[in-house]
Amino acid sequence: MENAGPARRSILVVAAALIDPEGRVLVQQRAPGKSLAGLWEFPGGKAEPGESPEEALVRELDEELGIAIDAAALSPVAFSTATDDALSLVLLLFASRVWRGVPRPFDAAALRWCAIDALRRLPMPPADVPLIDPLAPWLSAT
Ligand SMILES: Nc1nc2c([nH]c(=O)n2[C@@H]2O[C@H](COP(=O)(O)OP(=O)(O)OP(=O)(O)O)[C@@H](O)[C@H]2O)c(=O)[nH]1
Repeated sequence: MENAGPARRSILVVAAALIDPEGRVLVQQRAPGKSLAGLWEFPGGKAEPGESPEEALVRELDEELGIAIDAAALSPVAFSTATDDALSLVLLLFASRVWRGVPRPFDAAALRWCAIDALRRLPMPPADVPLIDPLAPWLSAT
């Protein structure tokens, strides 16, 4: 059947809100030379064909931060979308308070733990902005 839709690429992106006992969330700064360089984002990346969203996020967190996390520890928080002429992006945000290892910036320019007020002031990619309000109730100390 003919594809009558626009000539866009569709990507599924999965990202993690890792939350520490003080109710802060980990964000990473996109490295120079990348698209959206300098903006702060949640660790994660594109799901590969055939991967479940949770499998993709477990892989990305290992690659980007060197931490181990169980797929079962990932709770859905919210999704967002961003569309332009070239790309239709769907971003799924999961939260977790449990992982093994200490996050290190293997892929990012910097890592930062942020309380909700600091998170709201950070420059983030457009797709991340609608995720902040749904994430806010998760960011209270336990
Ligand atoms: N990991 C992550 N990616 C995000 C977020 N928000 C957002 O728009 N994205 C976009 O989702 C895509 C994730 O791709 P990726 O992590 O596998 O690849 P990448 O950084 O090398 O991106 P690039 O291919 O645009 O250079 C990027 O286009 C990135 O800009 C976010 O909070 N976390």
